[in-house]
Amino acid sequence: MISNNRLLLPALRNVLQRRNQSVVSGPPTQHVSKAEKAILGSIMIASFFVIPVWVLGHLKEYKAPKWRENITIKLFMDAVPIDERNDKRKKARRILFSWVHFKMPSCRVTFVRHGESEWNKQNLFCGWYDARLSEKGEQDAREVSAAALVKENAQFDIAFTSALCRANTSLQLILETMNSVNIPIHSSWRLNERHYGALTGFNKRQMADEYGEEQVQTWRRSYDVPPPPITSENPHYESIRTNPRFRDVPPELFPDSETLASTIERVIPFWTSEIVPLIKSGKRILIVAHGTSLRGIIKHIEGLSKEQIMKFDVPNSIPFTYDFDMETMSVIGNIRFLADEETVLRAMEKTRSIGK
Ligand SMILES: O=C(O)[C@H](O)COP(=O)(O)O
Repeated sequence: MISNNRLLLPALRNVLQRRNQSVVSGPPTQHVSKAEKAILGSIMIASFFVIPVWVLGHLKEYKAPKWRENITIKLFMDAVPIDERNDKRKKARRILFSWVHFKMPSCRVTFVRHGESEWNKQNLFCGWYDARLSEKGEQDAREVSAAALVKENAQFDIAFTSALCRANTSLQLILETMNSVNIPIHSSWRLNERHYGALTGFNKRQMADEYGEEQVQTWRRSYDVPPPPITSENPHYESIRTNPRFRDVPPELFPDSETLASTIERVIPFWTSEIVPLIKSGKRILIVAHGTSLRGIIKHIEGLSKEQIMKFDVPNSIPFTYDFDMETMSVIGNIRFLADEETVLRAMEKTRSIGK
């Protein structure tokens, strides 16, 4: 036992000494100056923070490409009167809101304004007249609307459209191109274009030459100045009144002329009672409708003022989306057009202009 200890102890001491030697550092062989220490130290600290700070700073772009933010700002800068532009608080609240919602369960709704109609092509006031799509309108439904949705990998559970054939055909062509013809489709007159009253069938340019551009733009874009009501003297009165597609319109609600304000009065109850419950249940919805009914919905979703929505134009055929928090129905982020900024702005300008 004793002899064993004699043999083991020195060996053990040796091992411990060697181990200690490997962990205890010796005196520095190279001198590191204070400046070098400071520089290396700050590089080390910075490298800890650089990735998390970059991610936080670009959080919004994880949900949307940068141009989306830009285009929304541009659209609103165009739409918002100069004295309201300084309301930075609203914007800050919105950004904060989208950060808070980053991980919330959300549901996307996709909107498309129908493609060019035969009457758009001829630059005629159309409203409730049931104009068909032009060849270009049909082509754009496939090659602009559906193509953008396919590229986005969009899938839909249900679709809504108006009672007018230009929106119905656009939707049909989009779904055919996307191989999604089996989803349920609901058509409602409540999503119709605003009724253009006595202007129906008249050329927009000729009316501007006769009554002045200001008057025509007031009829087209004012919030609540109605065009004169249509009467039986208008050659299209009968075809509108007797269109079987409008059989569900209660007689007391059948309009003779509409403004954006009165269109909103029929669209928003439909949005709230028929569409919102489906968004809340997580259904992926496609809505193909018209310039004025979509502007009404955008005003409602965005909480825009009359002045703001009057300056906002919805381009034909380019899909756009909104994401909603499924519980609170508040919008997450901004409107997102599925096309590049230049194309969208050009198309908006075309919609706005009175034409030649
Ligand atoms: O009904 C129409 O004439 C158009 O669909 C919308 O025209 P607007 O851009 O002149 O309102």
